Amino acid sequence: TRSTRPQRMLKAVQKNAIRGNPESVISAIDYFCKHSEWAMNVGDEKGCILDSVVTEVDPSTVLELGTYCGYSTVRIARLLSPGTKFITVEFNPASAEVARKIIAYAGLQDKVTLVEGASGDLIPQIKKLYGITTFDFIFLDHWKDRYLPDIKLFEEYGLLRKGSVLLADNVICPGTPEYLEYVRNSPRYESRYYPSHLEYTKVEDGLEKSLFLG
Ligand SMILES: O=C(NC/C=C/[C@H]1O[C@@H](Sc2ccncc2)[C@H](O)[C@@H]1O)c1cc([N+](=O)[O-])cc(O)c1O
Ligand SMILES: [Mg+2]
Repeated sequence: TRSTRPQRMLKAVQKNAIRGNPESVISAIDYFCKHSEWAMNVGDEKGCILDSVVTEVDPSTVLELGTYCGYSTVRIARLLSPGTKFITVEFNPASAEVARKIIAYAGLQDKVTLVEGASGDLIPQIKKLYGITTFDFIFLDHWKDRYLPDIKLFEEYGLLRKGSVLLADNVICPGTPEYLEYVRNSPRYESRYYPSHLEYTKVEDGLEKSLFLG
């Protein structure tokens, strides 16, 4: 049967990237998405903003929701200090399988724990299952209607500390209006919008960075 887009993306990584070289994996995926098939990775333009926020926070604990093929997982993991705990959550087993192979091809498999499941089911169990108290950095890039319920779960289960940083993709396109309204109006967050474009296009999109104030 016909291959899937994630499988074709993995093939492009195996063909064009250098094993153990995260930069070449990132470049190979961006090339594939620009010249072969668009895919919903955060991309190079928003990816640079993601890089700068991760570098600024220099987190000891990281959570990513929405692994997809592992592009942003590789972008984040390549910047982390040794010993950092990084959990990424993916719902679709086929995507998770491709992501594991792409993360391993980049040589970053020891830095990442990929968990298959839905964020709503996992967040309440994270402390128990992974011995995490709070997250220093959270990247939201999964189902857009899950951003708001999941940030409320972070609060409810005490997974944020004063200074935790949340970075949300696609706050303009496809858009996460309820989430934006919440973080921009809640006295418990200080939010800032980073204007950019939808990956590999000229369509307006951007990232919202929200600092938890405790
Ligand atoms: O829909 C988008 N992203 C949803 C991503 C969803 C990813 O996360 C899980 S869902 C999940 C994972 C974990 N927990 C619960 C659910 C899916 O299996 C997929 O791998 C999207 C769409 C566009 N676009 O232009 O249409 C652009 C983007 O940058 C996007 O991120
Ligand atoms: Mg996205």
